[in-house]
Amino acid sequence: MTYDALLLLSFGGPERPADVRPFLENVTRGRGVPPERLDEVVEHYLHFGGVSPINRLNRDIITAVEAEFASAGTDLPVYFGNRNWHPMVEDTVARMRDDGVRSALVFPTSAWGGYSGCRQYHEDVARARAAVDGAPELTKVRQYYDHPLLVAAVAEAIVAARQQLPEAQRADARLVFTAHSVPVAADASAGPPSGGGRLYSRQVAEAARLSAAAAGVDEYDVVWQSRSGPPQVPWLEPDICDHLDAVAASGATAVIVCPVGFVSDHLEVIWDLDTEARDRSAELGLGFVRAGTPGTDRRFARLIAELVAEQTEGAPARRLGVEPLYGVGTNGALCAIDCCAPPRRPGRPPR
Ligand SMILES: CC1=C(CCC(=O)O)c2cc3nc(cc4[nH]c(cc5[nH]c(cc1n2)c(C)c5CCC(=O)O)c(CCC(=O)O)c4C)C(CCC(=O)O)=C3C
Ligand SMILES: [Fe+2]
Repeated sequence: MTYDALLLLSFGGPERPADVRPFLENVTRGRGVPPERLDEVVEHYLHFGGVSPINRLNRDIITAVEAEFASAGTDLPVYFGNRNWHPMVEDTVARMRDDGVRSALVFPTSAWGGYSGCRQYHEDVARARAAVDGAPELTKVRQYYDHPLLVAAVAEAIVAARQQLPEAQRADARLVFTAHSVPVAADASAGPPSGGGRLYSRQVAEAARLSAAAAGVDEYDVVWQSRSGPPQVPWLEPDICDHLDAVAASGATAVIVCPVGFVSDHLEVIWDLDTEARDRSAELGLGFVRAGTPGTDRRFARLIAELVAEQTEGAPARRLGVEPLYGVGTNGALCAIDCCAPPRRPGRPPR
C-alpha cells in the first residue's frame, strides 16, 4: 500500500496552568472518575507549573522520525494529533486533508493492547474522521510492546540505572517494572472475545520478562501505577508504592524502577515514580533509581520507521514475544469484533 503521511497520535497534555482543568475534563468525561481524584491530579500537574512534558516529548519523537525518514529517503510528512489536548486530532486531520493527504498511517504512542492502549486510539481515528469532511483514510499500525528495538532500549536503560546506584547497593537492588493500572474488568475484556482476555497485563508481563532477560536480570516484579477511578472499582494491583514496603521487607537495599508501560517520561512517570515512589523509598531506607524511557532513544524512531515499512513494503513484523498481537485497523475498524470491549460504567446507559 502507499501512504502519503504519518500521523503520530497521542494522549495530549496541558502546556500552561489554565489548561490543566479543561484537559482533565476531556480525559475523564463520562468515565466515572470522582471529583476528589481529579482535584488531586490537578495538583500533580500544577506541581510542574501546569506543563505536562508529553507534547514536548512527542515533538522530539517526531523530529527523530523525520531524521530517520530523511536518511532512509522516505518521503512521508509527519503530523501530530492528540486525543485530549491541542493539537487535537480532529484539527490535525482537517489540516492533513487541506494539505492534500489522501491516505495516512497512524502511529499511537501506546505499545499495548487493551481498551485504553489500543481500542481508544481506533475510536479517536473514527471520531476525527467523522468530524472532518473529506478526511483521509487512516490506518493504525500494530501493537509493538515486544519489538526488539524497544526491548533493547528498555534493557539498556535498566543497566544504566543500576550503574547510577552507589556500588554497595547494585548487587541486591530489586528490579521492579511498572505499567499504568487499568480496571480489572477492562483487563479481563482486553483482546478479542475468543482470546481469553487479559491481553494488556499479559503483554506487560511479557515485555517485563523480555526486558529483564536482555538486561541480564533473573528476578524482578511487575506492579502497577497511577490508579484512577472510584475506590470501590477494582484496578490491577499491587500499586508501586505499596509494593515498595514488600521490597524493603524482603531485605533488598535498593530498587530499580522501570516504567515499561510508558514510551516517555509522562507526568505519571515524573510524579508517581520520581516524586511519590522516590519519597516512599526514602522513608523505607531503600535506594531508588528510575530507568529511563525509550521514546528519546534513537532506536525508537527506527522502530516507528520499521512499523511504517511493514505497512508500505510488507516488511516482516519483528518481535520477540509470543502473546497475541493486534492493533491494525483502518478508519477506526476494531482489530476484531467486540475487541477490548469497554467496561460498563455503573449508573450510565451503555453507549
Ligand atoms: C493504559 C493507560 C495508559 C498507557 C497507554 C497510553 O499511553 O495510552 C495511559 C497513559 C496516559 N494517561 C495519561 C493521563 C491520564 N490518565 C488518566 C486516567 C486513566 N488512564 C487510564 C489508562 C491508561 N492511561 C485509565 C483506564 C484511566 C481512567 C479514566 C479512563 O477510563 O480513561 C487521567 C485522569 C486523571 C487520573 O489520573 O485519574 C489522566 C490525566 C497520560 C498523559 C500524562 C501526561 O500528561 O504526561 C498518558 C500517556
Ligand atoms: Fe492514563
